[in-house]
Amino acid sequence: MDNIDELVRIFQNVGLAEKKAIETANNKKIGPIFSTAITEAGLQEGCDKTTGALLYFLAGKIPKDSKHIGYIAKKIASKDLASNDQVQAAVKYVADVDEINEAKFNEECGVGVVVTPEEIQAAVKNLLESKKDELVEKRYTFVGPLLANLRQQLKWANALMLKEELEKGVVALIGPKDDRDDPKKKKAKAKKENKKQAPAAQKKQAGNTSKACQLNLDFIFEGELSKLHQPGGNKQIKESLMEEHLKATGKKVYTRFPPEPNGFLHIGHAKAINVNFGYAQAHGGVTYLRYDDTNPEAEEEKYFTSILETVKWLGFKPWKITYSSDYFDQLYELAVDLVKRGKAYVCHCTGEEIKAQRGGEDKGPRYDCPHRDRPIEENLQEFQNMKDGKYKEGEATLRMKMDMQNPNPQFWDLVAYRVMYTKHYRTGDKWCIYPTYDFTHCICDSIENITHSLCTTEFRMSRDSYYWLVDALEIYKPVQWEYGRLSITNTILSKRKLNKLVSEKIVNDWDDPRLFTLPALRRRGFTPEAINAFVRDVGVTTANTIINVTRLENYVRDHLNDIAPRIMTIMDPLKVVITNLADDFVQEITVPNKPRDESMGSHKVPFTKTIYIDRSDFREQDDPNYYRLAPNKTVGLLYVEKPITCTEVIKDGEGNIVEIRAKYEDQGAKKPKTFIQWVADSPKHNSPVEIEVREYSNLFLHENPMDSTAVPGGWLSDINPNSLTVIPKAFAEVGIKDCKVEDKFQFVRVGYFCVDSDSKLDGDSKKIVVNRTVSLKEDSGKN
Ligand SMILES: Nc1ncnc2c1ncn2[C@@H]1O[C@H](COP(=O)(O)OP(=O)(O)OP(=O)(O)O)[C@@H](O)[C@H]1O
Ligand SMILES: NC(=O)CC[C@H](N)C(=O)O
Repeated sequence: MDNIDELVRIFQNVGLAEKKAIETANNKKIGPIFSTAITEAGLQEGCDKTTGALLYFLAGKIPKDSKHIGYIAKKIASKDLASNDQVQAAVKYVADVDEINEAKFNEECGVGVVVTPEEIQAAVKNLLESKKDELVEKRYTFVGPLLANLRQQLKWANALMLKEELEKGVVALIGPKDDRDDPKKKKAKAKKENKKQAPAAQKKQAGNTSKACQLNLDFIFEGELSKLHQPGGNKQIKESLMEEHLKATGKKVYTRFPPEPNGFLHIGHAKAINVNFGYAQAHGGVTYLRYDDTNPEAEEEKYFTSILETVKWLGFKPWKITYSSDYFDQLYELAVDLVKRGKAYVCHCTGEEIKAQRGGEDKGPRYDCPHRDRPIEENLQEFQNMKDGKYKEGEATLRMKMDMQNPNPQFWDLVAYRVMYTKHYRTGDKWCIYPTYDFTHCICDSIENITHSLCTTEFRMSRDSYYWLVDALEIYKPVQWEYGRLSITNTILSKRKLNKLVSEKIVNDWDDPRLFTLPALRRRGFTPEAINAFVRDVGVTTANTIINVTRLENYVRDHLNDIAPRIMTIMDPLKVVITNLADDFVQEITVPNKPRDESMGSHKVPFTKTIYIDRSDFREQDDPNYYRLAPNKTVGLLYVEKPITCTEVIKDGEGNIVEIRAKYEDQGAKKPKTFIQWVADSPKHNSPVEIEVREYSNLFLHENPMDSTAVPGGWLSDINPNSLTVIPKAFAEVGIKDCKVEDKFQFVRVGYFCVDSDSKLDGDSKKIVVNRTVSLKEDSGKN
């Protein structure tokens, strides 16, 4: 007890508040280290708060059995180490050495390096000058990357001073923060403006400047992702490895996006792409696109092509495009090296036997493979035999001598090479042995000098084997960090399952718009901006996230609201003859491409005696709350000067309404309560344009088709039989006639649509097919 009281007293002397001092004195981990540090620094009777805080920081960072605690504590007391960054560097330095070399220590920790306020000012000025345009465009979202850049340039500068100077410069250039810099306010404003929009687009509208889906890199500077190491901060088995690495990279961040070319990319990959490219971009680094092509059985050319096209479509440009297979020779040499080091052996167990050796909770204890202790020479010969085709598939594998005692199920004697007589898309028949993911991935990362190997959490358990292998080979060791997979409700994303949907013809192909592959979303009309903004806003944490599909739809709806020209279409046509107009009456009507935004322009449509309206906009039984067309009722036609009033309903022999007769209220009538869309029936003016409309709903009935409680029959039993509705003959106004594939429109009062690649847009037998991207959230024109 006395001892604790004494510790509390000392801790308070160096600046800890009483509560914190008591807490620390009782903390078995930090308490003793903190006490040692204070004693070694000779500061039991007190010091200034900054020194105390640095000692406390040291206590939280250094292992308790380090013999260098005193050395660093003294350096803190003498003010040689004056910032957390310096203490952190010191902890890192001493972790790697037995004896401290003072000169080297000082160099590594920036001892004596004084960064003057003038130097800081100059660096900020230069940076702002060179990045001015980007800053003006991205505003305050760009401050994070700028600060990261400065901190890399002036590693030992006072961080606070750096930040303050930068902020001063930013305000001088772009002014203080305003609504544009507050995402919540920006969204709220956009919402308010949408609400204000009149039910019919008839009203005069002011300019709309809101831009949905503006991208920023904030997500990189939030949460765990913001805490990853800086280049040079990852410990190596040999110091020279880091020196070579930094020389090769120029201290830049290197990341990679490594898809297996066994299918099309999906929305989950959009997250991976944004994380990897975004992380590098935010830190001034570069990103590889690396095809992870070690499984020739599943790989096809169309996948390679589609992956690159998709990455580019999303707006990312790989620094270099590589293939794991580029390194097959090197990988093989390293495998031989591993055997020579006594760390790999050739095994002849069957797959089943190998699995059994791993053991596991319900599978019994782990046990060694009988081939584990073969002599090195024999292993070398056998590996050569594998390579020379002397074994059939399944008869031999090369296994790494990892750890048969470790409880980690992904860290044991993993297979490095297997025999496979499959022609490789790139290397042809050259190899009959192929390296596994566990052998390949970390080595390729190492060869490419990747600083941050970012992947999803199912690889968390593979970290041990990743680090083991590069250390065993004494090659540069990147850092692996994992984030949660992204999933979307009412769909599945795994490429293997997508493949099944395609091969069983449940969907038409990988780009069937009901899927959430990126080519499918593209075809359906989703924009890269909306997809990128969505995955960034979802954020990057270690938790797997299942996001409701409606959230993704809201992003695309917002974006299309900004960019899609409006045209009028009729899904279920009902003919209206306006009896008081002449047979040859025609008036050119101007339709704004986007109400309230003149910059989007307008187009012209003919208004004639016969028009079509949507059957759903007419009701024979009127009621006082109904404002569209009904017998003797008046309704406005969008963009037409005067409204029409229904005067007669014509039916066929079976009582179906086939035509409406109406009167054009050119002599002035009461103002209509609502306006409906219409399309002229005038072959002379090429109106209407016939279109095929495809509407989609969820492909799976349940939110999580993989949930065996909700879906006991398995995910394939959960297919929604009504996921596709085709309207073979809808009518559009002439504004659509020159469309191209992928053009996007808002069909006024209906939804957002995109021209599909099944359309035939040239030649005589022209056919326009459109996909409904999303419906309009609110059918604000109705009622
Ligand atoms: N749903 C997802 N969310 C986030 N990242 C993902 C998702 N799926 C794959 N990734 C990441 O994308 C990168 C490329 O993955 P790869 O194409 O090899 O996918 P995969 O894991 O085999 O995908 P799938 O299981 O869907 O077939 C990897 O780093 C992987 O971790
Ligand atoms: N580490 C990773 O990113 C894994 C990528 C690898 N292509 C896979 O199998 O998913």
